[in-house]
Amino acid sequence: MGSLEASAPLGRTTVHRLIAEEGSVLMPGIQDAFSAAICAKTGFKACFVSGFGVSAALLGLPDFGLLTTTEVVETVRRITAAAPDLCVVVDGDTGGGGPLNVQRFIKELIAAGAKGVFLEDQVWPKKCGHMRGKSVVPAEEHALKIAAAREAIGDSDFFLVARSDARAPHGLQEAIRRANLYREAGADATFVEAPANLEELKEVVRDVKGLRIANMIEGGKTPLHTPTEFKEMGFHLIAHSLSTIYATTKALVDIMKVLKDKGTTRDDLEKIVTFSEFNDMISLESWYETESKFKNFTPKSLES
Ligand SMILES: C[C@](O)(C(=O)O)[C@H](CC(=O)O)C(=O)O
Ligand SMILES: [Mg+2]
Repeated sequence: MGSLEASAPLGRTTVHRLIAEEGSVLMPGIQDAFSAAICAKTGFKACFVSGFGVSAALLGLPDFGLLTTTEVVETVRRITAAAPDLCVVVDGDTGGGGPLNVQRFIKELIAAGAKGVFLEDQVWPKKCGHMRGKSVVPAEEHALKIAAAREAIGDSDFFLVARSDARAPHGLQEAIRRANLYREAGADATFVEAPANLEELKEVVRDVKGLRIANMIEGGKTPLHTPTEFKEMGFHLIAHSLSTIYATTKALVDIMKVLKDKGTTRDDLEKIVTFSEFNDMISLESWYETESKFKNFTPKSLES
């Protein structure tokens, strides 16, 4: 990596601070402004903007390399506006091209209020990490993107995660080798995607240096664990990437079926929130307060 080699200064970002406070930070996956707002209201400090979830919610498409970086940045802007206190970490897929595209993408994410990104070493168009048919670019090519991202971050409060998808095509040891290489190139933390069992998770902890990420996918390849279990094992950031899009899907399917079968929800009201529960979730009262502040406002010169 020559002169591009950089080491990430420790402890200077919001994500570093949360890791120091909690040991292992759970980030629910979210996909839009409303799921972000609910995440914050529930008391979470961080969230993960899932590419899988955004592809589904925004486009109605699978996580198959169809989502563009422009669409991701626009979504992130809405998310940070809706949940300004949430630490928003974004799935950046492969970063939108080569090192220069990565730099532009990173700067736009920072301007959009994000606090971190995941960048993965798949060939574009990528696939969801738990789908078949993945391939990866040469490790050096991704290391360059990580170095470029590090340079674009500069002094910003922004956490860089390098992900390797090499486990499926080349085996766990190659994914581990890559994670360590990406760390040398400037990643704050690394994410070996889709370890297949507890032994593989432990191998990642043993062989990957620095801060580590685990990703919990219901029905995916990696066994589900709690943040406390992960903390003991040696993982620092836990993404629960798809729980909310899966729950949303179930709720949508259920209520659509009720409407299709019965034409009314009157016997199934327990399946949905009430008008007032919804208004709480969307912070309606704060808008009434703002409205009343301006209702009787008269500029001084017009006062009689
Ligand atoms: C984390 C992930 O990148 C995402 O987009 O949420 C996906 C989720 C999944 O595979 O189910 C991934 O792991 O590729
Ligand atoms: Mg993804």
